[in-house]
Amino acid sequence: MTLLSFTPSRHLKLNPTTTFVSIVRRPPLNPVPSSLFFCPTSPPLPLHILYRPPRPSLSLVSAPRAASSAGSLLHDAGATALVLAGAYTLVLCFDNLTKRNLLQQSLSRKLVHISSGLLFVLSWPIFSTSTEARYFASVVPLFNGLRLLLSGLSLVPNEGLVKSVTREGNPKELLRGPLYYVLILILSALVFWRESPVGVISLAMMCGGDGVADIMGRRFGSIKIPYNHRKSWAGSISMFVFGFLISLGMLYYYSILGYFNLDWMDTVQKVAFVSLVATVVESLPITKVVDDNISVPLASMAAAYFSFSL
Ligand SMILES: C/C(=C\COP(=O)(O)O)CCC[C@H](C)CCC[C@H](C)CCCC(C)C
Ligand SMILES: Nc1ccn([C@@H]2O[C@H](COP(=O)(O)OP(=O)(O)O)[C@@H](O)[C@H]2O)c(=O)n1
Repeated sequence: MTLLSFTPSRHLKLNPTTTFVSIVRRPPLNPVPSSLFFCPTSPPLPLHILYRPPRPSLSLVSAPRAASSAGSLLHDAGATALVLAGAYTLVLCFDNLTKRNLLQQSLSRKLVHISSGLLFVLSWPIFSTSTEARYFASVVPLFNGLRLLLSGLSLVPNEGLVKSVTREGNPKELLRGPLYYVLILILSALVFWRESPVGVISLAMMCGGDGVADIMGRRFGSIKIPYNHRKSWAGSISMFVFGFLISLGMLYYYSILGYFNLDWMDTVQKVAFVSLVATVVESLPITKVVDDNISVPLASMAAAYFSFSL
């Protein structure tokens, strides 16, 4: 079965179960191949590969390979510990700032909303190139999701988490927006990882775009949107602009690290399209039915998957 995976393919390989196949032309000096890159010197590939390399059975693994896989496991375990510590420290810092009344609770929540997901995506390159790396990275949002669950159900009280991540200080709030948020982080890491622009762009929209929309909308949002008086033009324009710019910044970051080799003229147009879709979805009066932290990233994933598959 071919999983939906944008697994890098070092060379053209035919996997009996591969549905689509394309010639993956690796640019020189690209340390990490990607199945979704467009060499600037040639037209974008019309097709892309849904490819999962066959896993060698244990008996086929040679000693050097076993040693390198043990090294990757150690590498990823260390990276996971580091990013977990980063997440804990981030929430602790905002908790202290809120406790000392240096930061309003609503602003603290939004800054955690903006920074934690974006920092999580920025941390992905510190994990190894093994196929298991994405699972190690997903441990971080999974662990934080468990923290939110235990604290939200008041099984393990965590005043610092409640103060820095809720609007009114009600632990039950953790079970909605924040929990959906970390679930989307897990989904993006597992399905798209650092091999496809789709996950990176979707998280930039959810964390950067939606987060800034709230801050700008609360402050400058006097002119409301006709079909949703809870949202404003200032908030939505901020959502579009910051979602667009943060997405491009993230794609540039991954490009200079060699993960993507994008046709930037094409990419700017595609990211603008995704940002428009995310902005429209975020502006809709559907929050009572589906939380922004679900509707915005899922709509962004659909729009990005569609536009980057063309
Ligand atoms: C406040 C949050 C969501 C609420 O959004 P909204 O309802 O206001 O729209 C975000 C909650 C974040 C969570 C507590 C911590 C997540 C940490 C992350 C998985 C890893 C960060 C690692 C990095 C290196 C700091
Ligand atoms: N497009 C937007 C988004 C938010 N906002 C402002 O930000 C507040 C919170 O937005 P939200 O309901 O999306 O907040 P979260 O669900 O993202 O925490 C809204 O009540 C508005 O005051 C806005 O004016 N325009």
